[in-house]
Amino acid sequence: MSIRLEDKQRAFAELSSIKSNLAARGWFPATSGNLSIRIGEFQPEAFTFAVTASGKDKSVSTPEDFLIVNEKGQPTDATGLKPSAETLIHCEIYRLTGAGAIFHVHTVFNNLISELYGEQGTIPVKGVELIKGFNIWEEDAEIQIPVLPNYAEIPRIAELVEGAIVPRIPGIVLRNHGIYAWGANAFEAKRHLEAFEFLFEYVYRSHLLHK
Ligand SMILES: CSC[C@@H](O)[C@@H](O)C(=O)COP(=O)(O)O
Ligand SMILES: [Zn+2]
Repeated sequence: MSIRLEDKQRAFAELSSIKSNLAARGWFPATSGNLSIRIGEFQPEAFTFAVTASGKDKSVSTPEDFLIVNEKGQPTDATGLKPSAETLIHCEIYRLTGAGAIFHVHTVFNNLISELYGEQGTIPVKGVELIKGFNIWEEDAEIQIPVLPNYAEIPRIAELVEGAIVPRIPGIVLRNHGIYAWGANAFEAKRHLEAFEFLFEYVYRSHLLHK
């Protein structure tokens, strides 16, 4: 599948703008985090996306921040850049959901809450307005956000993604690691990410309050 130059440039520009925005909140400490936006047509067995290069300081912008990979996470063009070490997780989320963008960040709140509920495997959230950020509109809604173990080998995590995805919850948490949030496009993925982070902080503080 060949990618039009203008589509690639648009995806890179959009990733760059979101990267700066999330970096300003301190959501990429110590080079952590990765972002991707899908480009062009989607078939579960054939798709392409722009992804952050591995190990970069995500709080600065350079001409070497992003590259294009295929559904196996392999670069589509000759490049010296290495795709994110966690590209396989993006591949699996795209394959299963057909999403348009996936954003991954490490924050203190998503780490703390993942540890609190890691053993039980889901983070319960009930009756908080920002659940509507996921397009869930029922009153006093209750959701369960999936938590996966943080294995050292990314393929081992990737193979658990299919069993963990819950249709109406656009995210997965890795225990003591961070969140992957996705959406139909970058706007939606960012809204979902912000809603998750708000809810994690809420649940964590609420836990302390009621101790
Ligand atoms: C430097 S800690 C973070 C990494 O181990 C990893 O979890 C991460 O999110 C960033 O990896 P990257 O390969 O830069 O996409
Ligand atoms: Zn990570």
